[in-house]
Amino acid sequence: MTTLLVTGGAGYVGSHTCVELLEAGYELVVLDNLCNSSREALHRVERITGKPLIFVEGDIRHAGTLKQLFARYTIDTVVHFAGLKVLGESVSAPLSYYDNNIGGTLTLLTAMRSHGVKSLLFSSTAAVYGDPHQVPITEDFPLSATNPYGRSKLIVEDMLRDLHRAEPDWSIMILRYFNPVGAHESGLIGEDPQGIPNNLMPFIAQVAVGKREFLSVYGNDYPTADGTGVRDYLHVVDLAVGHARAIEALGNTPAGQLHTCNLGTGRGYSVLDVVHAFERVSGRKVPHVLAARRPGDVATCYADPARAERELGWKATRGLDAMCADTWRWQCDNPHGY
Ligand SMILES: NC(=O)c1ccc[n+]([C@@H]2O[C@H](COP(=O)([O-])OP(=O)(O)OC[C@H]3O[C@@H](n4cnc5c(N)ncnc54)[C@H](O)[C@@H]3O)[C@@H](O)[C@H]2O)c1
Ligand SMILES: O=c1ccn([C@@H]2O[C@H](COP(=O)(O)OP(=O)(O)O[C@H]3O[C@H](CO)[C@H](O)[C@H](O)[C@H]3O)[C@@H](O)[C@H]2O)c(=O)[nH]1
Repeated sequence: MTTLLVTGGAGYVGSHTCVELLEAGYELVVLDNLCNSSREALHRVERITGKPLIFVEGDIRHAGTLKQLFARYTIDTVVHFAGLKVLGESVSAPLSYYDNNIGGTLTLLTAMRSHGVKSLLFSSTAAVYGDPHQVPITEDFPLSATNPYGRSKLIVEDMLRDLHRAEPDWSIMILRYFNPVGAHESGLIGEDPQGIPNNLMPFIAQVAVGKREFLSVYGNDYPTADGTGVRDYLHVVDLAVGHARAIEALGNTPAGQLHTCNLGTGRGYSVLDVVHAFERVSGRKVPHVLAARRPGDVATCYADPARAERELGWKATRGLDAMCADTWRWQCDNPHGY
């Protein structure tokens, strides 16, 4: 039996990935400090799959917690989601981002090494491509960061590349996610933003349900077909399946490799495309007004996902309508979140 440690497993991407991993037959130990999630998400993961998981409430920055955890459970691979992810907040509170995302990962890697666990999946982001000079984006594009969040992910990526150079017996998968949206088809788990949503899809859902009056469209003068920003929206269940494939790929290749893969669909949609799809699928109006560009936003960002297909045997299968329909079901079934 293969046992995985899932850090941040109670969160949005983590909880959906736990469903896929339990269904694939892995034993899971989830470590989460619940700073941006709730224990209920994991109860629902167990309900969806009919399988139990082990939950440890704790922080990846606490060496003592990790020491106890690795002593108690025999971990084969670590799937590392834990971290802070709000781009704007990272500008006003950079030290928290460096502490959590970089410091936390460093403490985790140190604990892994002292317990002989050298197999890791890391949640990176398309934000490490900065403002891409062209699209679609392949993994060998130049890397840069335009805010502390992106920089924290880029620094961790650099840490992992340095570690792998120094200790080539580590097996590492760096997964660069594009824009995860949607929710589980069951309507039981989904994204549960605290306060005003920062991201487009949850904001649209709250407007459609009447919780917020209108959506502000950040800029319509970008060099795109309709002038609004274009992104590679990816169904969170497809993303979760990508993790299951990545773990299989790690197991099937000789130990001691570092892979970097984009996880995206390869297709870009504008803000207005998403608004119109959501209106069609939900049958609700999404009132929207034009607003100024959001500082730091790029015009267009979408993946070349060919490497993930080649190396992981993974391809996104769910389209924009499914992303909207599943978001809408989650919003209607859980008006107050968990
Ligand atoms: N959602 C996105 O748009 C997106 C895009 C690219 C990359 N990512 C990355 O994917 C990962 C998961 O993102 P998400 O959307 O599920 O975020 P999330 O906030 O829903 O999940 C992160 C989880 O980590 C936990 N956590 C945070 N700090 C911790 C710590 N120090 N110790 C233990 N647990 C801690 C939180 O409580 C939460 O459950 C993050 O690393 C994020 O940066 C997310
Ligand atoms: O209220 C809103 C929110 C967003 N947008 C627009 O919608 C698009 C998508 O914005 P999101 O905030 O949903 O997503 P981002 O592409 O800005 O950022 C996300 O994807 C990045 C990777 O590309 C990083 O991972 C980042 O952490 C994550 O939030 C952008 O054009 C944005 O300007 C609006 O018009 N109105």
